[in-house]
Amino acid sequence: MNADDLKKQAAARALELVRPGMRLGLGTGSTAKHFVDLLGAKVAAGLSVICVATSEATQAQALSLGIPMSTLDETPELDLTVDGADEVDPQLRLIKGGGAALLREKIVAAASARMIVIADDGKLVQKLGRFPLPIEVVPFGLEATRRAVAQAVEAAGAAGELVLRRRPDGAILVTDGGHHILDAHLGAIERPELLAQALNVVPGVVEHGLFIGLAAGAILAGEGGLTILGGIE
Ligand SMILES: O=C[C@H](O)[C@H](O)[C@H](O)COP(=O)(O)O
Repeated sequence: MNADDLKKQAAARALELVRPGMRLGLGTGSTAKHFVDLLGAKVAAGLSVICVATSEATQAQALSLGIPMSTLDETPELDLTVDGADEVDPQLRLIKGGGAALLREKIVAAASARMIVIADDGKLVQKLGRFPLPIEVVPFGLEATRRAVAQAVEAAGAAGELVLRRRPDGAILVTDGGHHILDAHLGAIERPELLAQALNVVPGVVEHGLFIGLAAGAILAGEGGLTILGGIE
């Protein structure tokens, strides 16, 4: 079974959590895309839900499938968000933002009664940080912000290169919110909470990809079947 089949299995299990009338947050990325596809088929078959997307890409996908879409302004409280992750640790702390959607993903997750992560089990790590940590920053003052981020990272006991993310064509990546991303290559993050707090107070940092205390559960698909972390029901 390839990684994409595993992602689809995790998405299919998450679909079982959806009940008629639910207000759903729809994640971003290749795993969340499977969930949206499967949800679209259910909606076509008569399921009634209302959804909020975490990115323009997911919004376009959901609309193309005929899924009823709303916004957090119209629907500020959600029942369930299903989203992927770049890393998950056993305490359900996450790194997200590999697809540059971390800001809206975190806002939507925070507005949800439950966030459930779906992923292949290769995303499960004992310590976060092998995946570079995305840090979303405003374009104004980028170099000053980069230096302040480096100091915050150091103060939190971590270290590593901060790389401005570019698109495949070489242009600087611009997020859905009009910001840039610094990818922090930190290796093992010993104290994720401390790092999150340090980054939260850097002027110019809009958001970072450490999701702590947001995920209620995770569905991780592997060759041996599904691994469930936390509570998913
Ligand atoms: O910004 C993107 C998101 O955080 C994604 O959910 C994350 O990168 C995982 O994506 P994928 O399912 O494609 O591995």
